[in-house]
Amino acid sequence: MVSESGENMDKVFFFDTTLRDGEQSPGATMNRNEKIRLARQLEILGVDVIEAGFPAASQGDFESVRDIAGTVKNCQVAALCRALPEDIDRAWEAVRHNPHGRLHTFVATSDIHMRHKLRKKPHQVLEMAEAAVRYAAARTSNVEFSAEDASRSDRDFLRRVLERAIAAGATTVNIPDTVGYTQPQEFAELIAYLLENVEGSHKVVFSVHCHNDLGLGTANTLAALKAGARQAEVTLTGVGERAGNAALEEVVMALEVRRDFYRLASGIRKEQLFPSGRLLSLIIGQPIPPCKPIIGVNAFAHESGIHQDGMLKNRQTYEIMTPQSVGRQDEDMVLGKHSGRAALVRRLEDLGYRLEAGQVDIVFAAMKKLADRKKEIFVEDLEAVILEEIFRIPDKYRLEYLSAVSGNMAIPNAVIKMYVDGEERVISDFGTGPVDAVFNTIARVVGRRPKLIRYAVNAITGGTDAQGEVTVKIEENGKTSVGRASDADIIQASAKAYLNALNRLAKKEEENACARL
Ligand SMILES: CC(=O)SCCNC(=O)CCNC(=O)[C@H](O)C(C)(C)COP(=O)(O)OP(=O)(O)OC[C@H]1O[C@@H](n2cnc3c(N)ncnc32)[C@H](O)[C@@H]1OP(=O)(O)O
Ligand SMILES: CC(C)C(=O)C(=O)O
Repeated sequence: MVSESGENMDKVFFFDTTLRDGEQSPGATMNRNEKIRLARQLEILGVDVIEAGFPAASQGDFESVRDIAGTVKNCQVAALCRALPEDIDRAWEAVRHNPHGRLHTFVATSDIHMRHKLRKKPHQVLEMAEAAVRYAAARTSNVEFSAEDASRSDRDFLRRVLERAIAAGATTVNIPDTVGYTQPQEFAELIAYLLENVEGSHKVVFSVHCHNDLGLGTANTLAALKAGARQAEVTLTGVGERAGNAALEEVVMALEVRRDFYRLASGIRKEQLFPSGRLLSLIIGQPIPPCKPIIGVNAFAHESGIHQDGMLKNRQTYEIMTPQSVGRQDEDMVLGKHSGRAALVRRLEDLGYRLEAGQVDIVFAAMKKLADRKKEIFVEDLEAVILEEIFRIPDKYRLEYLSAVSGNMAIPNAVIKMYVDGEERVISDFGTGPVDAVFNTIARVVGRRPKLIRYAVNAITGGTDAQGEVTVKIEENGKTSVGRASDADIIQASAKAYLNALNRLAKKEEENACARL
């Protein structure tokens, strides 16, 4: 592949599993519309493969994968399935309408997984792997096989499993560090060993999938790429099962900034990294930690005098990449009361949002309304508006009106008018403070009693007229849900975030009920 700098380099394929492994992260559940929205952004970002889900897991997962496979045209859509014919059939049914649908089947190869989880002998696992790949390859030539827990597997056994998978028709073989156990040098040696010793290794793409349990997901992925792997399985912001996966933006920028060392190219549009990470954060309601590389608010901030002095003299003293190269805009005021539609559309495009005309109208109206309450509108305000107005899931519970009273001479209380499945309800209740009163009232209206696990307020931007962004995590019957919302009034933002969490919970219940039918 010819890199952006005109050099001939090997290409690394980026396989994004935010919608599958990322969704396995507690609190990162997305509904179908949100997944489609994120898949479109991943397409714009330029990933090679989107792993859209695990269709055999539920009807909801199946439908999301099917709809993404039907929507996305410029990258491959993969579906994960166990080494079982019924799982493979379900996965194929979901991805076969994508021009490059991929079946991704897996089975564990470590002693501990085979003995205790699968309760199978190694020779049975060898047969399962081969049979599954053969079954998948009868449906498509785009088959990936993963040896789950590969990094804790016996090397020679792993080699034999991969050979059987390749002989049966796998075109990509993936070596996961499923529990984030391996160390960079050790993992590089494993990849080099497999590339050298697996018969047929030259016919397939070697892939890696690294978890972050010891904080080494990115380091192990890079070590494996240096050793010859050519597909990186990653997620936006590193979201994923337990401590997460290797972060897409970190691997991409390490390859870019240290091109001299890796000599590898990718098709990723780096200026889409920041908008992509922020979109995920908005959708799943999980704020990006300030120190997160590439996308955290502090990633390009220079606080101390010596650093600032160096930066003023030459930015390269403390900056190994520019914020603009990863799609960060300067955080000056973006829009105001007198801005027009053209400026809004331009700004939305800069941020990576491609909205339809009707959606632009909605955002424009909401922006004008906000501008009446708030002097300056920043990127974060605009994104909050987009989240509220465009990406919100269809609401079972919808707020119409809210009034809350508090102070040292009054018992805090709230009056709320809401719609529940379209039916109007008005109720009032008390609490220990205005937010508690609002949550108690909403809980009475909807007839539920979820436990509040987390409540956090952040000012989206500075100033006393800043929008408050509220994150709420609730739990009911062992199921958790996260809601996020913003408003210039934090009591309103709290109510909207609580309702967003309740709506997500209701959506999950609906999807589970469909899956049981
Ligand atoms: C490392 C990873 O991230 S793997 C992907 C993880 N993702 C998921 O698990 C998706 C969500 N999962 C689910 O919805 C459910 O677990 C389902 C629908 C897949 C299966 O549900 P159930 O049939 O109720 O099985 P359950 O989850 O209890 O147990 C898993 C079964 O699959 C078997 N299994 C696990 N991996 C594999 C595999 N790769 N190939 C074949 N069988 C497997 C287990 O041995 C166990 O079998 P057993 O019931 O005979 O002991
Ligand atoms: C199924 C595989 C790729 C996986 O997610 C893992 O091993 O972590």
